[in-house]
Amino acid sequence: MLNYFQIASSMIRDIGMKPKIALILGSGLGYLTCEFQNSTAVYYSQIPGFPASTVQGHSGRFIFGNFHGIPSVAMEGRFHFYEGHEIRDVVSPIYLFKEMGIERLLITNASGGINKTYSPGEIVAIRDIINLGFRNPLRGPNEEKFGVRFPDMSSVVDLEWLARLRERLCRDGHELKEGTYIWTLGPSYESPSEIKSFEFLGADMVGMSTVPELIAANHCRMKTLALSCVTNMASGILKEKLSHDDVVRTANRIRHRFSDIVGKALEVLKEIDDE
Ligand SMILES: O=P(O)(O)O[C@@H]1C[C@H](O)[C@@H](CO)O1
Ligand SMILES: Nc1nc2[nH]cnc2c(=O)[nH]1
Repeated sequence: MLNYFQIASSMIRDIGMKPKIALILGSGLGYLTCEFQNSTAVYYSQIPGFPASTVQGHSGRFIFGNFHGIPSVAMEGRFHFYEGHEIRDVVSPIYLFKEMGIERLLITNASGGINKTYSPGEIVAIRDIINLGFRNPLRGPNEEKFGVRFPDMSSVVDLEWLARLRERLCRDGHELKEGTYIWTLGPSYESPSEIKSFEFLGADMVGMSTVPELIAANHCRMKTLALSCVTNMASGILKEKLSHDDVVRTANRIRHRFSDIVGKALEVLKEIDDE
C-alpha cells in the first residue's frame, strides 16, 4: 500500500498550499480547472507508485489552486477499474486527499440516463448508488486509521450539502434532480436489456466510476457531493449508438451550466462552513 501520508505531506510542502476541498472531474469535465487561480499541476506520473490515467478526456494530473475563493485540488482524470487498475488503486486519490487533511469531496462523472425524465446534457445529483461492479475497495485488511471495518452506507452523500445546493438552485429557478447511480465495470456500454433490468433495480443513471470512490470516501468519513452529467440516454432508450466521443462532446457542451452548478455548490459550502 502507498504511504499516502508521506506523499500528501510532500505535495503540500512543495506546492505551499493546503486544500480544503477535492474535486474529481469526470470524462470531458476537466475544463473546470481553467477557472482555478494561481494553479499548479502535478502529474500522476510524477508520484512514485501512483496509478496512471489512460482514458481520453482524462489528462492525468492534479491541479492545485484557488477555486471560488477556496483552496482546492482537482483531479483531471480518475482511475477506472476497467483500465486494469486494482480496485484499491482506483480509490487511492481518496486516501491521499484524506491525508492532505481534506474533509470535503465533490465527485463528478459522465453517465447514461436510464430515467426517461432526464435528457442528455442534464446535471443530476447522485442520491444513492448500486454497486453492480460487485467489487469493494475496502476488501482486505482494514486500515483502522481511515475508518471502521464495516462502514454504514445509509447515506453516501452529504445530505445537508445536497439540500442546500438544491435550495440555492431553486431560488434561481432551476430544479436539481436526484437519482440513483448504478456502477457497471465497463468498458463496453450496456445492452438495451441490461438497461431495462437496471431500471427495474431502481437505477436512474449508469456509469463506470464513482461507486468505489463513494465507498472509500464514506469509509474515511469525507463529506461528499456527487454530480453526474447525463451525457447520453442509456442504451436502447434512443435510437443512437453510444460513443465516448459523444460523451466528451456533450460534457463540453454543458460547460457553462456545469461550471455554474459547481460554483454554487462551493458557495453553499462556504455558507455551511461559516455557520
Ligand atoms: O470517469 P467517468 O465516469 O466520468 O467516465 C465515463 C465512464 C467511462 O469512463 C466513460 C465512457 O464514455 O465515461
Ligand atoms: N456505463 C455507462 N457509462 C457511461 N458514461 C457515459 N455514458 C455512459 C453509459 O451510457 N453507460
